[in-house]
Amino acid sequence: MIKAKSLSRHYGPLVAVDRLSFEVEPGTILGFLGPNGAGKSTTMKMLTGFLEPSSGTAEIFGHDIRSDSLAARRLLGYLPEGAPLYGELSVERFLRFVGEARGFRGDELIRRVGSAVERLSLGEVLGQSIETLSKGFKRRVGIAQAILHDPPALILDEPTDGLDPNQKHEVRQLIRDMASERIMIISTHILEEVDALCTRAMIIARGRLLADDTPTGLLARSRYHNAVTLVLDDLQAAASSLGALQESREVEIRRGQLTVFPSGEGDLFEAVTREVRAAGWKVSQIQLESGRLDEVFRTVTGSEEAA
Ligand SMILES: Nc1ncnc2c1ncn2[C@@H]1O[C@H](COP(=O)(O)OP(=O)(O)OP(=O)(O)O)[C@@H](O)[C@H]1O
Repeated sequence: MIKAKSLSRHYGPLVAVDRLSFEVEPGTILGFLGPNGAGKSTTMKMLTGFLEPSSGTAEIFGHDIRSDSLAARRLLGYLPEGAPLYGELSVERFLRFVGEARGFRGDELIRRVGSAVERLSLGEVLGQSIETLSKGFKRRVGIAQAILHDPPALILDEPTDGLDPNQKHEVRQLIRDMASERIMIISTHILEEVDALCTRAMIIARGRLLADDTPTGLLARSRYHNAVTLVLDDLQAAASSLGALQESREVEIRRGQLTVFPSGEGDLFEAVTREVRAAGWKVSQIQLESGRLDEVFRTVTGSEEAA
């Protein structure tokens, strides 16, 4: 497992990462969420041995990143933010170079490169120089170099950033495929990514850990959790009669939608649909909400007490 123990990094007076402690087990896709400058990349650079912690440490499957750095790094694959690669090299040359740096030679090297190429569908661009590739292909090359040595833990810094929707979908599918039995840590500020991909999410801001939960657990913190949202013809009339239900705590009208929040008594959805039928309003949409991650994110990152 990966264990961060009070991991901190200062840049002069700035505390970029502030005593982060967490543990991650194999089989987890951990989403590292936070606003710009939260400390996500700094944390990933420390875990992967690219940056010395100012204090604290971490263990990668029992190997300390400070005292046993080489052994720790052997067990990790890392996709840095923006995937800086040697642009003038062809994809094949670059992957061979990385493979050699990882200590592979001869048939083993050919096998490793071949299998990463196949996994990331890089066959058609093997001879092309990296700088001439599309963003999506560059990212795939970045992931290929991270998995070349088949590490049990992968740390991917904003793997889908800047990709078009199709490429995002592809990279997410790749991450899912690689996740079983591995530890995957991905940083993102795309909330839908956490919902679509992650089994666990940590929200950090100003270097501090503010929430650590499953996506479902985070959604349950939303004030919209179990609320009922409707789009209907007579918003005001519906707001006042639905607001009077004992199953409702309050109502809100926003952007042409009416949301009814549960009081905790009875079944709100059933009560609302009963009322809709009785009143004969014309409803074009009705939805029982699981919660809104963007609202949880804003609440958590806006107030440090939210942890
Ligand atoms: N080399 C550096 N020197 C000084 N300050 C730095 C350096 N690297 C990062 N920082 C600062 O540390 C803080 C954390 O940065 P970091 O890149 O880890 O955040 P992040 O969560 O990855 O942000 P983003 O989502 O924008 O990539 C920021 O305030 C950043 O400006």
